[in-house]
Amino acid sequence: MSTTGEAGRPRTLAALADAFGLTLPATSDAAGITLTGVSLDNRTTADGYLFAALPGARVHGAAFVAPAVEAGAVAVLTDAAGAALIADGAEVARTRVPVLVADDPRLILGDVSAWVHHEPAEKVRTFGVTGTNGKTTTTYLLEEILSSLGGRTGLIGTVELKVGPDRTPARLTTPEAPQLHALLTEMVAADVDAVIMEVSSHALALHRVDGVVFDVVAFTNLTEDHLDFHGGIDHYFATKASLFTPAHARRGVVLVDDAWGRRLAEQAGIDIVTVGTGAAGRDADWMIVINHTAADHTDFTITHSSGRSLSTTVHLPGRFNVANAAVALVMAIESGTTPAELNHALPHGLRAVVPGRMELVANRPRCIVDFAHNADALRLALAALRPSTKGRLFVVFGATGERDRGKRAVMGRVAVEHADVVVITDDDPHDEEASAIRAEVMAGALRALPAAQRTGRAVDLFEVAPRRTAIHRAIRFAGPADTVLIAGRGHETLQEIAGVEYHLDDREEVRTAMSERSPQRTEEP
Ligand SMILES: CC(=O)N[C@H]1[C@@H](OP(=O)(O)OP(=O)(O)OC[C@H]2O[C@@H](n3ccc(=O)[nH]c3=O)[C@H](O)[C@@H]2O)O[C@H](CO)[C@@H](O)[C@@H]1O[C@H](C)C(=O)N[C@@H](C)C(=O)N[C@H](CCC(=O)O)C(=O)O
Ligand SMILES: Nc1ncnc2c1ncn2[C@@H]1O[C@H](COP(=O)(O)OP(=O)(O)OP(=O)(O)O)[C@@H](O)[C@H]1O
Repeated sequence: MSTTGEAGRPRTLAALADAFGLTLPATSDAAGITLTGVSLDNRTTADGYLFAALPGARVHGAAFVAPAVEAGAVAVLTDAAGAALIADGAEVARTRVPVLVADDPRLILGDVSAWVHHEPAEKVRTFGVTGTNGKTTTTYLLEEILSSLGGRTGLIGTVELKVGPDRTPARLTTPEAPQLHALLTEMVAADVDAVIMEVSSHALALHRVDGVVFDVVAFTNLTEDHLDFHGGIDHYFATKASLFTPAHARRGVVLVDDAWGRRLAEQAGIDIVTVGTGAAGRDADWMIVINHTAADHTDFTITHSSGRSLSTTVHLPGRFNVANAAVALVMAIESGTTPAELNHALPHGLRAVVPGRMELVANRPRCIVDFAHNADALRLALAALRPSTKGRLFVVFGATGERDRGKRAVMGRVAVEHADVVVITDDDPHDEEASAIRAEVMAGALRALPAAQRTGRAVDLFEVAPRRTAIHRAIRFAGPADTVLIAGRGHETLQEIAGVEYHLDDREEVRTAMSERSPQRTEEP
């Protein structure tokens, strides 16, 4: 990846050491070395790169210095432990490239990457969205808004990386800093003028977005998720909140529909505007009022405390998508657009299709594929579909292996509380025994069953594996007036079982099952 851009000269290693207070090894002829990029993985290292050898959960990156040098690395940035490993082991690498040592290289990696690439984030408008749920959807809606205003947009998130018309599937929600700054450089070169990205809490904790000061950031909500990584909800919240500080952002938009949003609004370290629905909207800067809800769209108005307002439509089911749309609209307004301009640019409202997010894949029965993979998202997705479901509401879902065990039983309970036919199946078991995960989800479902029955609701509960079979059976069993929600995997196309990845695309399975479905036949899953 070229890094010179219009800013001109490549950065030298000597200047890097000077800028970041690092010591160049006296013996190396480092002064003449120029840098073309940065990488923290030998598999993404190219000619002229600085290889950041970081300590990891599984292995120290210093173990990969030799292959990184083979791939073209001209210098290494590491910590003391990494330097010791390099001195002990990779003799070839040690003698061929200079090694710079920092106390905690991850803490400077974002700024180093930005510096090597001539601060690309300063050359575009940057928008960042954080929150447990709604990041992907909000970024797609904001992308639609900014492009309809004439902007040339770039998108970085869970589903894909988009630079103009070019799309690449994403590996992480938020890329590591070296890749992020390289991508921003590519976007600047492609004349992108607005970059919209998802900022995960992992990214904030791991300093992946360091070196970017976003023009506008937004917070959607916080619910229990990723607690295995964060250790507890307070740490999870504090990590999200760190985006709302001058080191990361200039202005913020905070959805105050939950208590975490209200807490963030009180403690944000930057200028923010708040957005709220119903009672939460009365004290907010922008109040959301829903005017009309249909199966596939909602008409709503956002009104500022000054009286300015905007009425539009979001063509995605679910009230939470109104909140996502409102956040995206207010982010655009915070970046200098007016409600009148937005009205003019969006004559038919917001029509973005978000891959695997409340995506309508078939009708009769209506089949929706959604990424809901925690209890709260599952509850909201089912609640969103209930009013427009004339028949029974089915849900096919599982829980991921190796993380957040606590949410499994809660997802089982939520499914029983909100659906009429519950089909528990596999998600991504990873290296865990799939049947054991299903059993934990089932235990939560079974515990909730008596309460559902006491209210007179008949809930059919099934365990079906593998996932493909579960989707096919649910669709065969459903009647034309029923709705089948296939939750948890959204746009994903690979399922990992015991270390092996298999192709599995829920949307594809729905289409196949629909084509095989006999209109008269219904049978039990
Ligand atoms: C917890 C976490 O985020 N871990 C990330 C971290 O792993 P690690 O430091 O433990 O890496 P490691 O495997 O021990 O390797 C150590 C070092 O050696 C390097 N290496 C390793 C192997 C090799 O062959 N060559 C090589 O150079 C690695 O790049 C790394 O720098 O650094 C790796 C290198 O960038 C990441 O790939 C890895 O993300 C893993 C894949 C991951 O799954 N992260 C998820 C949890 C994540 O970040 N998710 C959030 C979204 C969450 C959500 O909202 O759903 C995201 O933003 O994507
Ligand atoms: N504002 C919201 N509040 C609650 N749930 C939401 C909201 N927006 C979307 N959801 C639900 O969460 C699921 C994931 O949505 P989306 O992909 O937009 O969020 P995300 O934050 O990007 O998630 P992830 O980080 O896991 O990729 C959706 O499929 C939907 O079920």
